Amino acid sequence: MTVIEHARPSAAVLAGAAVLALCEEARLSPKPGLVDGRGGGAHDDMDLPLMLASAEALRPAFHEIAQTAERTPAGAGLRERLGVLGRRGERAMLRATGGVNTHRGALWALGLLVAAVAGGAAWHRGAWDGAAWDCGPWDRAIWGRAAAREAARLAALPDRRAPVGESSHGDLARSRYGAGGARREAENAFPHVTEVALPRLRAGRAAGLGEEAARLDALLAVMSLLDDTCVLHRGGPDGLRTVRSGARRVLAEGGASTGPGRAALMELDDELRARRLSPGGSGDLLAAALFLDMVPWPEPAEQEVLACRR
Ligand SMILES: CC(C)(COP(=O)(O)OP(=O)(O)OC[C@H]1O[C@@H](n2cnc3c(N)ncnc32)[C@H](O)[C@@H]1O)[C@@H](O)C(=O)NCCC(=O)NCCS
Ligand SMILES: Nc1ncnc2c1ncn2[C@@H]1O[C@H](COP(=O)(O)OP(=O)(O)OP(=O)(O)O)[C@@H](O)[C@H]1O
Repeated sequence: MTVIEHARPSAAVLAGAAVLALCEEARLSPKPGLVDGRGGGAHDDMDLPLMLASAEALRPAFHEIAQTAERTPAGAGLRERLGVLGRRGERAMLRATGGVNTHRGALWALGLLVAAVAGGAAWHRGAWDGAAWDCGPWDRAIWGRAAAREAARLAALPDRRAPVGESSHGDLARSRYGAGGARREAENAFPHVTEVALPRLRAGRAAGLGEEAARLDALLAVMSLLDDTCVLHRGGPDGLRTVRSGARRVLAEGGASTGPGRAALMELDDELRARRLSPGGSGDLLAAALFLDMVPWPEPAEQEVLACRR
């Protein structure tokens, strides 16, 4: 098998991209129910400065995650190290925010993706199991999917050092409503990132939308489909229906760049804030999409073309 390794970005570059993705997600406005420059959305204990401080506090965790993934073969040992670093990152976040959970889900998704991109497999085209895609140069969508598949393999490995007996909001939503939540999204290779948010973001840009509207439409596309345990925990299945149908309606009205779409978005924002429904999982996955969009993948012209495998 031919294996081609491309130059990988450094741990500092990857940590910088993860922090920037979190900051850009937080600054994006107006996001329905989420923290942005206008305020805390459905959260009465968060605002934009807190989100930005939290993102910065996670930089050392992302840096260590990338360095560890660079030098540790992908396997159970790496998964356990990532668990330790992820939990240490959560503690740093809580210290920076005075105990507020600003980025737990985002650290999980971005931590796994940073590890996948920093580790070798996503950059070894021939070693990756996507045989059907082995010929011709890869575009950014394929590189992103390769990284998400690698992150999924890490997420599916057992973490023998994970604390037992602690029950999260996600656990409650999973047992009560059968939702998969953040863990299943990762184990399924982040389909709402690679098949929903990124295609929508690129389609918006290609259609000439401004960057802000393209990102808002990508967020709404995720909100219209995701089983978000954040929403389920606070609003149950009825809350989840409200979030999904509201997001669908904004898109059906033309999306964030149109007058009717913007009016529907502001109505949805009012409703989510009034009912304290926070689509936090969708915010996390938009940040994950922005991160994959920032990775300096090799341009098609730089790629050596592999012989097709039959
Ligand atoms: C898997 C995690 C997110 C815990 O999940 P759980 O659902 O039990 O927790 P909790 O309810 O506190 O938070 C889940 C968060 O995920 C986000 N989320 C909710 N639903 C979804 C969804 N369908 N898809 C993606 N994200 C979602 C929301 O932001 C939510 O707040 C994670 O915190 C964890 O296990 N961390 C341990 C450290 C670790 O192993 N890290 C490795 C990589 S750094
Ligand atoms: N812009 C954003 N605004 C709010 N939350 C966001 C944003 N972006 C991502 N999130 C995600 O939403 C989650 C918010 O957490 P959640 O609402 O479950 O808080 P909690 O404190 O655990 O729950 P609760 O407030 O219901 O007690 C975070 O884990 C974070 O990753």
